[in-house]
Amino acid sequence: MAVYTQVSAEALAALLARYDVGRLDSAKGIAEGVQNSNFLIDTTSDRFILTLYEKATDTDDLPFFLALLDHLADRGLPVPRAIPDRQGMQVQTVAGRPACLIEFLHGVSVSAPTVAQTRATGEALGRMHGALADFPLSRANSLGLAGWHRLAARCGDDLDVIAPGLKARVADELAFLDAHWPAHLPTSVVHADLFPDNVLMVGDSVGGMIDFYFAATDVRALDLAVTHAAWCFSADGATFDADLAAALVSGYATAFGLSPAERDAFATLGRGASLRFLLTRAWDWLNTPADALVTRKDPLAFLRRLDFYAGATNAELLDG
Ligand SMILES: Nc1ncnc2c1ncn2[C@@H]1O[C@H](COP(=O)(O)OP(=O)(O)O)[C@@H](O)[C@H]1O
Ligand SMILES: N[C@@H](CCOP(=O)(O)O)C(=O)O
Repeated sequence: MAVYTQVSAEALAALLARYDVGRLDSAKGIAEGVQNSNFLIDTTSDRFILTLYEKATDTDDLPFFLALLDHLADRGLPVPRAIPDRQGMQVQTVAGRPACLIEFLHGVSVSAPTVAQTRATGEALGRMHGALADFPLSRANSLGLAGWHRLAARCGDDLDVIAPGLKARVADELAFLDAHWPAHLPTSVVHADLFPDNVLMVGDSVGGMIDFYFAATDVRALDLAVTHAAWCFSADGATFDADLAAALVSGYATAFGLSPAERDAFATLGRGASLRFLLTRAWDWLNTPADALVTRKDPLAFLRRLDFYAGATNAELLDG
């Protein structure tokens, strides 16, 4: 459930009056998502998403995220812009929170992607990386390698509550990544969270890429590794699907390209991507109250992926 802040019909009507988007017809809270409050808004002329930014999104970062969406949409990528009001303002205050009225994109998030959908996602990611080549802004990645160290330290001994020995396993992995992290590879702004729930599919095509609120500057091929970890395993991380992986990578390579150095580092990037979601899920697992409305995600699903990347060759991961 991701409606943390309730918004009255009067506040919504007052918000919409700032725009040329028709009058309020209906508004429904959207259950999906974890970070921000989202509403589906129908007006007399169109459909929109209203996002209220909650504490997990640093509002100082909003200009970066909104410029990123505008940049990608200008280049034909299927990403949702924040709509400017009549004064040109994209960020408003609604129920005391920063908020944006956002373009609604069609499509559905799939839970069991097909080969064709996974290839299309690889192509879309590649096109996104191409379009980002001239994006002038950057944002430090608080969830990069240094951030994983901080998060592991904050979880501390409690990691062993999730699974006996997890604290030592994470420490060993961080030591490996410190020694082998391919920081020499090209960097870019990356989406950093392109899971199936952040891609809206229309049949076999990508109708939308959403949820850019982890976007930051980091090793570019880490974005492909995150997408690989998210799309090419069963949800519990126990089974790797080589056909999905080959489709994802060939779609990406066709649209953008994957250098020999990026291929050589891929297993290490997959280990980093897995550790990132293992740690953020572990933190949430340990700190989400049992009666919270948000469903906690299983950290161990990414420990299984991590183990797989640690034992796989780059060719197995990339070529199927
Ligand atoms: N621009 C959009 N067009 C259509 N649906 C959207 C759009 N943005 C968000 N959604 C819907 O809202 C849900 C939650 O959005 P998301 O950005 O993932 O939230 P959170 O940042 O809280 O994780 C998505 O799963 C999707 O169903
Ligand atoms: N993709 C992450 C969680 C982030 O949630 P999102 O709804 O903002 O994409 C995970 O699966 O751990």
